[in-house]
Amino acid sequence: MALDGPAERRDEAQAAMGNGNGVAPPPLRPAGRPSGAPACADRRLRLNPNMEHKPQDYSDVRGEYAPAVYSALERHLPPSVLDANREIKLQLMREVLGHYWPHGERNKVQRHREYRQRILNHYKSAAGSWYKRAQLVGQEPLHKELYKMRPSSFFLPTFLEAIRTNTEESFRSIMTEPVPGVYSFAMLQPNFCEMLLQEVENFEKWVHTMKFKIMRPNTMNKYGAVLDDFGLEVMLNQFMEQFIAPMSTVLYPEVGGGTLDTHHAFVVEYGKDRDVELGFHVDDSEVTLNVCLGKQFSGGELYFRGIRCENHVNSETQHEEMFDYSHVPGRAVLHRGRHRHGARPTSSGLRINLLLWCRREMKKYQKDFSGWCGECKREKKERQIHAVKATKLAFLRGAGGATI
Ligand SMILES: O=C(O)CCC(=O)C(=O)O
Ligand SMILES: [Fe+2]
Repeated sequence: MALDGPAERRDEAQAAMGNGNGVAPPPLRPAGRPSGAPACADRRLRLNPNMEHKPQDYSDVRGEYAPAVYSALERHLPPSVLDANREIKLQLMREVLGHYWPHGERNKVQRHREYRQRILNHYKSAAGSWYKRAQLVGQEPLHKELYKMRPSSFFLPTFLEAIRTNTEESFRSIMTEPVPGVYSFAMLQPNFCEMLLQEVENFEKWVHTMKFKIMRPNTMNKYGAVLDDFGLEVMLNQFMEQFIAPMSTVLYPEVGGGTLDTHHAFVVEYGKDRDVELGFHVDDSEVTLNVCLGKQFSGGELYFRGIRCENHVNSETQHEEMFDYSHVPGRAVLHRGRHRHGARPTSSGLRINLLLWCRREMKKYQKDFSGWCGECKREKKERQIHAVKATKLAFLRGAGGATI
């Protein structure tokens, strides 16, 4: 019953901002000495972290790794470097982490970083310190209020109340769960959706005027934009940490829903002169939030086909795993990245959705998938049934033998 062809893995188009799923990092290697670092005999990382050491704050460090990675790695630095200044430690850690990437990947990340910086230098976010510097050449964001988290103007009161209460019961009270692991709930204020749509349009017009080549959100879309690229990254990180993580902590603990630390945020655009549909795929995320922003459209339903690990990504769909969802503006769908899905053709109008791929950069490579992969679970059940049958048979044979 696998009706949809092989499920593609949906990646970011231009740059993987961290280790891709399932790629085990090479072991830590000693790094070369950063210029200006104190000369010391032993420059090797400590195998065991120094838990008494309080790492510095790296929350302002943007780019290839999440700030949490630097804080964790600092505890592994050689004792002689621990008290060096922050820049020296940061430089050393960047060199260490540099060994983790294949060369091509590093170039891609570098190119993406330059691309984002070029945009940020011109398209001025209300929150940036480069705001004044760029005033003459750039374009104002249309809605500066979007660049700072303002919960009461972004979210519906029902949603905010559930998050404030912060219990599984309060989350479930505003949600439906039509198939296991897919949740739907009313989330965003209509005015926020409208403002975000206008901001994206403003950004795209500006890109067009500047004749910039825009990087699309990922490998499967020709339209849409990465929100993190034009100044919304900080706000969207708070969006994830304060408003998605509380839910994913209780709903998806087995895929690291409690330790999300990076995100990739973008909008996708479907309709005439845009993308039409989206093929069968899994996301490059632990947890995905998908919210329809508008406008008016027909079609574009999401279809779900069960959760699968890497080994079973193309295995058959069971009947009870099939589910179709019709988008409603302001309403969110929350699912695991590994929940196979696609989007049917948007047959008229224009549909724009906000996607937040939430990830765990500090991923522990999970070997036991049997807890969440639908096919692993089915195989395990089959093995158990088989074992029970074999035991019964052996018992009956034994009993039969005794009566003869
Ligand atoms: O169009 C949609 O709603 C689905 C989008 C999606 O699954 C994705 O961007 O990964
Ligand atoms: Fe997706």
